[in-house]
Amino acid sequence: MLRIKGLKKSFNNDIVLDEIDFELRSGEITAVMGPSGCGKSTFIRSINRLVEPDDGEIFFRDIPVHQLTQDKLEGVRQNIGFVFQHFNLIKRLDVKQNVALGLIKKGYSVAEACEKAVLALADVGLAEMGDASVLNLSGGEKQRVGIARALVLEPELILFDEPTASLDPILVREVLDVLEDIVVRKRTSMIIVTHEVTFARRVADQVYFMDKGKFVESGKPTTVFENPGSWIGKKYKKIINYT
Ligand SMILES: Nc1ncnc2c1ncn2[C@@H]1O[C@H](COP(=O)(O)OP(=O)(O)OP(=O)(O)O)[C@@H](O)[C@H]1O
Repeated sequence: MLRIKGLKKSFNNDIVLDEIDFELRSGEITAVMGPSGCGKSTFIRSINRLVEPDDGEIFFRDIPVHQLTQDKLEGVRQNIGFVFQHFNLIKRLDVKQNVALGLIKKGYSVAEACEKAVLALADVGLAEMGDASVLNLSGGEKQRVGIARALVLEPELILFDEPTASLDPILVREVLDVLEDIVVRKRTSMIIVTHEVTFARRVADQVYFMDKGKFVESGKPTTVFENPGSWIGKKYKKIINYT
């Protein structure tokens, strides 16, 4: 469903993505892992062009995303959900309105959108919180709203940019449990940038390790964590053995 070839991005002459190739099959959950600053966020943000790549091809369901004009790109983004590290909720809207907004933009009536929003909130365990102000939520709850906002559009692909990076360990657990439950129940295709080794090992179908703007190893979790070929895989194996 997603094919990326030769993806390149530099910031201030520093190469951040160095001719990256990547593939995702329908229904697959892929974790992207690697050291801080290696380019993971830039990679995932390039897929729906929140970051504009310098070069390369991105085909989503055979649509050449890299060539789309801005208005056509908006149409494709309706089908590719995005969950941000820092939630990106709209503070003046309540929880339900934050989730419903994408549907209203898509042409749903406010009543229909709010009805669907409540169902999506139930999916992340926040059915009772629709009328709450987002200002009063914990970080874990904010991220669960962020996930509901992506789910409500029923996208074919959801991109997660380090969804637990802003959270303390207890809230990390809360969000990962919700994510794992959604993976099991919905089987929506997902790419998840994460530092959570145990989660990736348990949930992902494929894992890609990135270093200095390149993927240096990829494969099934059982292979890349238990019999790694890259230095990154060997580090993660040590972490797994330690925990
Ligand atoms: N908009 C930008 N302008 C300039 N440099 C940037 C920009 N975005 C990212 N970078 C740089 O690109 C490099 C890769 O950043 P990126 O956020 O993609 O890494 P990452 O692997 O996601 O890191 P982390 O795990 O710490 O979030 C870093 O050196 C970062 O400073």
